[in-house]
Amino acid sequence: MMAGSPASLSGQDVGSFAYLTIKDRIPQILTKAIDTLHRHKNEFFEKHGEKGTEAEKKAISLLSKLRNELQTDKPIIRFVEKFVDTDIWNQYLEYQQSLINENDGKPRWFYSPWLFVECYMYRRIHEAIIQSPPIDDFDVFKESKEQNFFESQESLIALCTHLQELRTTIEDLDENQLKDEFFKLLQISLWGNKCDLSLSGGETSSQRTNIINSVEELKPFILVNDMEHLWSLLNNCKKTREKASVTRVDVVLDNSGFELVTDLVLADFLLCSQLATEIRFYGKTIPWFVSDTTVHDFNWLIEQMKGSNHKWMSKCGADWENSIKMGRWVYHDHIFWTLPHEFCVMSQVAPDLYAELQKAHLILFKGDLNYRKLTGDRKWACTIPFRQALRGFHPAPLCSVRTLKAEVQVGLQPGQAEQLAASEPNWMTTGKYGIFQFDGPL
Ligand SMILES: O=P(O)(O)OC[C@@]1(O)O[C@H](CO)[C@@H](O)[C@@H]1O
Ligand SMILES: [Mn+2]
Repeated sequence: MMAGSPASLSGQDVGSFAYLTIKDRIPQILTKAIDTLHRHKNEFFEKHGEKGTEAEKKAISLLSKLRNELQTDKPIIRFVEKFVDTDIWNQYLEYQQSLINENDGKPRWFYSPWLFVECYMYRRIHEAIIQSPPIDDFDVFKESKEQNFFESQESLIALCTHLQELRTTIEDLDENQLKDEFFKLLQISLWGNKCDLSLSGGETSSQRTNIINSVEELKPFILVNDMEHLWSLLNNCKKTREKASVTRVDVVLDNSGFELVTDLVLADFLLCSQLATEIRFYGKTIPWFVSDTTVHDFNWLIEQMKGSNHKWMSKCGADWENSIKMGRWVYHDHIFWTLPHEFCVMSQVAPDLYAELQKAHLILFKGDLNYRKLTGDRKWACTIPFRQALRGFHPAPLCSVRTLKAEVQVGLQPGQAEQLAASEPNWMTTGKYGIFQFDGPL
């Protein structure tokens, strides 16, 4: 770690959002996961017979043990089940141990960095499942991700209709009109990030209002607005690009369901406006933070759209399946995104992924967890520059597109944080405020 990184957010700070997440929300998420397994008992029996019933019992006992360790602040234990990242995880546990002097004992839930213990919790859920064949491919969060999609139908139809109408007129738009449409879809993708099930402790958080009409009224809640940088970067690429050359935008995805559709609508627009020629999506290899997108969620959602009885939704689904088939959209899986590491060490821990990101002209990082990893989930002063908090992580021009759900925020104006805190003490954790925070080859 470079000198001068402040301390990590952790459960040591009683009453902090990190503390309340570890104390209240994470056990709630575990309890919902156990309940989900209970509710699938018959399905497991129908599918696998006695072995299915035994597996369900084993997974539940493993998750109950995990919940007990967490609630009694037991030491964090090593992973035992063979998986592609088991050794990297156990190395990281050793690293966390090395940070603690001997009289402070072992890494623990209410002592170690919040980012580490929260990621560890989701990876332990995965271990419990892979230790319980034949239900070792079960996604305990699948139901809530699907429910989010189904409950957001009205907004999704409005969004798909908006995109299809835009596509018919896009050739006639002048640069300023194109910029306005770009900014509108960027903001819809930003506010789509409010729909996040781990913040709500797994309670439903679907999009019920028509998000397009609320873009204007939500503008004052954007605390850092670097959308102009995104426009000038991509519009310049478009104007200076040779005929056959590529402009690639990478989207590091966050939540499935409604948020994912806002990201795919934005990606569709980037291609048909020719602001980009290729989009690369990064999802999660294992079920993660309840609502995060896996490849199964990605494919399921496109299938659902294709099969919709609403013509514009099914048109979007068909177009998006085609974009994948034509290689204009590429879905990329990498285990790094479900490791606990801050992004400033990616070039050492996952050099192949870092090299891949370096090929992008712009990387959009969706959501709060990505922001926490970009900044290391540390106690930075709100006014330090975003570039400083990145601590050398500059694979390509990048932008965080994030609603605030954790007590870390940098790059604000002097006095801005104090002003917000005066009117809303919880401004950092309600998901009500958002940012477009850019770091480029300045
Ligand atoms: O990355 P996302 O989906 O925007 O948010 C992730 C999150 O919901 O999980 C943690 C709370 O449990 C916080 O980091 C944040 O609120
Ligand atoms: Mn998420």
